[in-house]
Amino acid sequence: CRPPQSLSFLFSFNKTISHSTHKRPNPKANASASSAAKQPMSEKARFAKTVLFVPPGVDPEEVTDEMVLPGSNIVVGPYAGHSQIKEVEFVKSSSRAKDCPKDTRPEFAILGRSNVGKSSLINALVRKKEVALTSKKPGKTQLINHFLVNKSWYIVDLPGYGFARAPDSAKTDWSSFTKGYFLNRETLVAVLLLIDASVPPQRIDLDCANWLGRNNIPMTFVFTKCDKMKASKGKRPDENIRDFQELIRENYRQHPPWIMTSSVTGLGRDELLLHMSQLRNYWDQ
Ligand SMILES: Nc1nc2c(ncn2[C@@H]2O[C@H](COP(=O)(O)OP(=O)(O)OP(=O)(O)O)[C@@H](O)[C@H]2O)c(=O)[nH]1
Ligand SMILES: [Mg+2]
Repeated sequence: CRPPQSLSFLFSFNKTISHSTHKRPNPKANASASSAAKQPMSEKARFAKTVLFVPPGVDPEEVTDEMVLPGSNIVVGPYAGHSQIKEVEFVKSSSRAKDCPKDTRPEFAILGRSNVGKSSLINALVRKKEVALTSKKPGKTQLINHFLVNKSWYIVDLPGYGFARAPDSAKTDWSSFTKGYFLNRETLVAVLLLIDASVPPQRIDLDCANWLGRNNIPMTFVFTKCDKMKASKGKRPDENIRDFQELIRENYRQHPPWIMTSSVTGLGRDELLLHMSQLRNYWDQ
């Protein structure tokens, strides 16, 4: 069992691969690169290529386009393995970090603003409608909910932050409550920080990401509601995501892994599970 920051080197020191310096050993990829060079790369492609997450066991020089999960900056490496969820059981709700299950199995924490789609994402990942609701107790937001997956790892549902009606009190509770969990949970592999892609970047999400970053807690940005592509007002999800990335880039030398998802269409579901499998298997070895 490793300390909670064990994977943090991946998130701090993985090399940046820019489109222009990236070597492609694959001749097919070279051909597409040269044809792409004739045409200006699309804004979206340039955005997707800016910074990749290169997992353990992958030489950054060997990365090809095919190794990058669609709708993400995540490279798939040799630790990726069985990722489908066969069974999930609710284990317990804890009101303090020290009440969490005493266990050596790895876990992923789901974090994000209230209404960002945490419960929906959990239900989409496990392909059940009611899973994340089984522990939902109205009015009790200060609970850490452990779900055991395939008897081998946990998904942990955390209270949402940034409640519209009580922002100050929710913020205070959140920080004191989560500090204990994030800083002391030895089996925490990574935090999935959910960001609503249908709205512009929110200060509270950036603050949260920065807090995790400062404390060397590995995180993956999971952009939710990416199906909301019609922009009647405001920007499209891909534009909001790009804006968010730009703000994050100011504070991070390397960009953490990120992925686009939709609980409505299932976008990113299998890709996210594969990403989680490679983090978990590396942590577990
Ligand atoms: N279009 C769309 N709507 C979504 C998606 N995910 C969640 N929603 C909607 O967003 C609302 C909030 O979703 P929840 O999953 O309850 O959000 P939550 O983060 O668990 O919220 P709290 O439990 O209040 O912290 C619901 O109306 C969902 O139907 C998505 O991927 N696309
Ligand atoms: Mg919820």
